[in-house]
Amino acid sequence: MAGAGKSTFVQRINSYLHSVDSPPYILNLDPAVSHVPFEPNIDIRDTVNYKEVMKQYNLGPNGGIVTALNLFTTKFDQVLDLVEKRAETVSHVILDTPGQIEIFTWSASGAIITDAVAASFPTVVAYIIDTPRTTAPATFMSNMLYACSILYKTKLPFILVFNKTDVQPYDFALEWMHDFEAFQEALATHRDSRDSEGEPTYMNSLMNSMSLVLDEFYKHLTAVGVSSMTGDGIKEFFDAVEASRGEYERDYVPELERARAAREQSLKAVKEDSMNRLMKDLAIDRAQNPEMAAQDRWDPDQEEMDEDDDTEIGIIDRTEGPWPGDGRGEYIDIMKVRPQNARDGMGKNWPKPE
Ligand SMILES: Nc1nc2c(ncn2[C@@H]2O[C@H](COP(=O)(O)OP(=O)(O)OP(=O)(O)O)[C@@H](O)[C@H]2O)c(=O)[nH]1
Repeated sequence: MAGAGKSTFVQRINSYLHSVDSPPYILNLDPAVSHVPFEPNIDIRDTVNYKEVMKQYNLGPNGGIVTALNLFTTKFDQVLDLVEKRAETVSHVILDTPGQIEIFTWSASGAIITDAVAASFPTVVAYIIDTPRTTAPATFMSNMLYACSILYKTKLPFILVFNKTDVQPYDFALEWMHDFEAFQEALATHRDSRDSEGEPTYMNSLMNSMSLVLDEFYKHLTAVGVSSMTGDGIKEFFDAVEASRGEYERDYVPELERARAAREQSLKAVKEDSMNRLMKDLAIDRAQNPEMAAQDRWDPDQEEMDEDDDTEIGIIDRTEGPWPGDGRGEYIDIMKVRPQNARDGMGKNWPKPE
């Protein structure tokens, strides 16, 4: 939720973890953010120049963020390597995502990043809610539907973080989540709930029915109230994170293993099928054209010529050493890395999007 206080929240949990002598490892995945109130260990902005991406691909702000994220995702194995190197000494890794949640949740790169992280480490999603701006039943419900879509997409342990409780306590939200009738009553009494003839509006009836569906969803998540401004509730947030670790191991890992085994099985079947068909076609081809078949031999010299000479571009761990130029990282200005004779107009390592 844009403006919900996501960056302030990350800063707050960052300082809390520092105060208990357990500094986190932070990744900023928002290429468009102009200022972050914390020092990330890995920052997407060091790797992809969002403004140049917009210019190069002729994109608007949202398209620019998605494309920058896609480019960064092609290097995400390097990011995971850096995080894994720190896994022994760091107890928490924080990923701050772009503010427009649909960009991260519903983009291919968002899913790749989430799946890659969740396959390697116990992972929990924290969904930050602007509590003062969620007191109207319709806004509350649309927020819950968003959260619900993310929960079902990621299938990860999920914490609803009601932020800004210094301005607005979150007990109304807890009540609506636990008492279905209380929410319906709030819906019925809220202004705009009835049309000019005193009948419930279409929107009101729709929300009434949907609140039944959400009742099931509430069972699968934890809610905490925090103030990123004062630090209130942050300890309770970390208690919820700890509890989610157990949930991850109990529910997510077996599901992950099952999905992985099923994927491998179906991939193996597809590979075997294609290989059988290829061998059959090849045998027919060779029988029909013995002269061509005799010339069609593996040439070791050719293989040497074809070897890939792409230079690897490194992801930067800001905390590992001075930057740039120490050999560990390189700022990628996609304008400058364009090869002299590039026909596709893009940098040497970046794939061109569809
Ligand atoms: N009173 C109060 N204000 C808060 C709290 N958390 C954040 N804010 C304020 O809310 C505003 C938005 O905070 P940000 O952290 O920039 O929000 P964001 O979600 O990162 O914003 P985007 O980058 O637009 O997505 C700022 O003015 C913060 O000072 C809080 O707990 N209490």
